[in-house]
Amino acid sequence: MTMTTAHAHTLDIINLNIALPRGQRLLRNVSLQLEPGEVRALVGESGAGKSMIGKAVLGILPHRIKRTEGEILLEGAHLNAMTPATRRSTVAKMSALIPQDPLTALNPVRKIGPQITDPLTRIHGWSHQRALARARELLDRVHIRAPDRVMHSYPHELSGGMRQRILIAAAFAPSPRLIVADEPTTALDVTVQKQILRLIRELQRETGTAVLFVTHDMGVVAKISQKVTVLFAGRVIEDAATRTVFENPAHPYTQALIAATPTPNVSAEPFQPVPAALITELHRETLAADALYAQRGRR
Ligand SMILES: Nc1ncnc2c1ncn2[C@@H]1O[C@H](COP(=O)(O)OP(=O)(O)OP(=O)(O)O)[C@@H](O)[C@H]1O
Repeated sequence: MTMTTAHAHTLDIINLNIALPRGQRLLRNVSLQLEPGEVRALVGESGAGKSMIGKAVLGILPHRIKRTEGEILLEGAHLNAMTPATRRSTVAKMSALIPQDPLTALNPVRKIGPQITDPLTRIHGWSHQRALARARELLDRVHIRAPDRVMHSYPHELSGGMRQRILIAAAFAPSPRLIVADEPTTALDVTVQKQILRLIRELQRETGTAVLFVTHDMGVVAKISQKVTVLFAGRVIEDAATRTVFENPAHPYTQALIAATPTPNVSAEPFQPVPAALITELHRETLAADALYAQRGRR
């Protein structure tokens, strides 16, 4: 694995394995790339390992869950070769997270303003004045009226949709190379979900930031991404251009996920749940892959 800084991907995950202390694998040989300015959706049912990939990239894996094999490169730099402190500051400078739950992501006892400007001054070394101007600019861009008043508010004084728009503003403010959006619309009601999705798409296009977009919703995949990685039980089932995946899905599981997705404005057949026999077969394959992996002593 050589370092390819000249034509580095924004994100390069190579054969990543993540496991619990007793060896139970949560991610199985996951590889994926993200090019500059690209949106890649990570899709799969609950527990497939979508969030775990985002957390591994950002270096925020839950306690006890460890990378057992594989590499993560940000713009060609091997994160796993860095000291923890260098890794933390590299990741903080180059990437940002738009989390699932905007309420828990914001500190309830701090005003909004410093929660946006602090990372800009602390991590990116901006002057307070520059950070404040950027916060105002971004709040305005995410359609927050009266940004100054909002910056003096506490999170509980704002609606869920507003809080998520604030987190989007905060994520894009330092112009990161990579944003991990972890189910950013799941906690919101349907009309707000659409606005938030549109906003992320617009800002992503304007800034050219690459986005790893975690979702369980194939409808969202179709709207936001150019590439898609389909996961099942921590394994990559399919990796292709989003258009190809919808027009010509290669794997029966991807076909089943698409069939299980309600399509607005199309009065097609009723949605089909993913067939139980297919799930059973995939679990069987997963167990077989784990047995082989254990036998090879992680190769
Ligand atoms: N803190 C934890 N300790 C032990 N196992 C965990 C922990 N967090 C997640 N897992 C397990 O890791 C696997 C992947 O979880 P992950 O949260 O990445 O799934 P996901 O695809 O994002 O699902 P969801 O859509 O429900 O968030 C699951 O089997 C889950 O049970």
